[in-house]
Amino acid sequence: MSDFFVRVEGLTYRYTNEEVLKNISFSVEKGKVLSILGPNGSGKSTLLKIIVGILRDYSGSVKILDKEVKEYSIKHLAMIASYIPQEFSPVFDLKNFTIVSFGRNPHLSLFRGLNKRDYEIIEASMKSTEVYEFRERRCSTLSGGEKQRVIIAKSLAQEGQLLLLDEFTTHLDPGHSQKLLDLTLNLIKTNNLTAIMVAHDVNQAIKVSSEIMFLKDGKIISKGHPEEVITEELLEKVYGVKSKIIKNPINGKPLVIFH
Ligand SMILES: Nc1ncnc2c1ncn2[C@@H]1O[C@H](COP(=O)(O)OP(=O)(O)OP(=O)(O)O)[C@@H](O)[C@H]1O
Repeated sequence: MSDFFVRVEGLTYRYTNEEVLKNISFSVEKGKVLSILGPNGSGKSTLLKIIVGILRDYSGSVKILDKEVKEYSIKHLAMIASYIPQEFSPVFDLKNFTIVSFGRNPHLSLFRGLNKRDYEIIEASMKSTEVYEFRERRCSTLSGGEKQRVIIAKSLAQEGQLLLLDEFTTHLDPGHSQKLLDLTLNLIKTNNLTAIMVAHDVNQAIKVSSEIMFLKDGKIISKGHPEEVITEELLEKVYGVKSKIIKNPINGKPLVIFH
């Protein structure tokens, strides 16, 4: 078995006639955090949806743990990968405990409902994301940031080893965004998870990522360690705007200031 958790080779995807992803190849090692950046419409969310098995009519190869995504059952894939969307709005206004308990569904069967261990996992997930106090409340009564923490608790209860995060802090204020990001990174480290994050905040991506990958018009423009790939030329090529890169006085990493 290879050291790669996710391996994409020659991936092409089209919703209609036009190709949204054009023959892209990359891989993510176990325990690493890859951030995917790029302009609106460059194919970032589409890529995540393919990796998590929502879009299966792709051509090329997308493997998780050396097995083609298309060949996994939805249930088996859900045991491995947790998808956290930009915004979480459940169809029914359920209690938060119930929502988090759905994370255990891939592990249940017709003959096995929630057992003591499942309840322990749900409780621990809610405690580590600091939403246990909201367990009896309905989801609609929570703030945006609290809701996102509930969906992360559900993902943790799922016990997947791969987190796929789609701009999951976009709607949060800087305080909540920072706190949720720190919490998620801590969980990734503690549980040795692998993560792929779609992001727009370049500086946040520099701070949290093992690697950054830039997509534009469905193609990979650059991929590598943040310090290596982030240049003023590259940012202008990707986003069409000028920037200045200075040294971040807090962590010594590159800090991008857009003109
Ligand atoms: N269901 C769909 N049917 C047809 N076209 C779609 C569909 N979903 C996305 N697209 C198109 O595919 C392209 C890539 O969309 P995608 O959502 O992957 O981009 P993105 O990089 O995540 O964008 P953003 O930064 O705006 O979230 C866009 O041109 C979009 O209009």
